[in-house]
Amino acid sequence: MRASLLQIDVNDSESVASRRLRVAALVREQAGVDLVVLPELWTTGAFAYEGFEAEAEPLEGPTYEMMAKAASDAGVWLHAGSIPERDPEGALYNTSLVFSPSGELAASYRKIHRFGFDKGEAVLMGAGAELVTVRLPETVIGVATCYDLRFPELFRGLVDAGAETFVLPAGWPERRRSHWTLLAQARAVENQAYVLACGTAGTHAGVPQAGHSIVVDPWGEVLAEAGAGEEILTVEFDPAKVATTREQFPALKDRLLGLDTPRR
Ligand SMILES: O=C(O)CCC(=O)C(=O)O
Repeated sequence: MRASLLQIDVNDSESVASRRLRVAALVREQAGVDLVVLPELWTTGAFAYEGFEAEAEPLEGPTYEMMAKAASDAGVWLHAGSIPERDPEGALYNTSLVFSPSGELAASYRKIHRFGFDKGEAVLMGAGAELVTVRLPETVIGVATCYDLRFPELFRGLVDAGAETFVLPAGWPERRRSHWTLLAQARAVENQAYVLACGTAGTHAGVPQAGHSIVVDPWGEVLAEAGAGEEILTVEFDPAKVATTREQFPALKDRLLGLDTPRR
């Protein structure tokens, strides 16, 4: 299976409309791979909080339209990263969109863990409540977004729902890059699953981004890692390695169920 992670430079000098066009063209150029992945909130920037209100769109808004078309033009599965979604009641969510190669919406996922503690996304956006998996011909993907990477129980939930490959769009800041790499490898090792984590490059809203999109195999080996700038990271991986790793080193079978802490 071949996947391309598009590590987009998200900066304040490019308009959202131009970036949409530019990214759609980049997606089209990936014809021939199986899966294309975009970062979190690449229209506005994950830290451009004022932009959330200004650029919020309905689920089937301009980004949806353009990405559905780009996926079908390229004939690829497209995890189109996330958008600031405004629901019919006016609430905002950080919502990921996954399209099939015919341009149909295969799934949407509202980010469960919102970042910012008592400001930013955590106060401006609502929290998702549902785990999302999508069956591709080669693998079952489990979807998570950026800060979700810090919450291993979410990934265990996705494994229980059948996930073999985690796809994680992000807008991770440079100042915590060491956590990004460490946590991507940890989620892969503990769940014996692939991790495809696609971040942004550049600086927006004064926050330099980590870049360094990364693909980790079920043994924790880094198959590919981007640099700091805009980059297309294309990687070939064998989805069957999830099953062989889980068979040959069956640690997941030793889980003691029932130890989860109650939800607050
Ligand atoms: O957890 C982190 O360090 C970064 C998370 C983040 O930037 C986000 O979720 O948007």
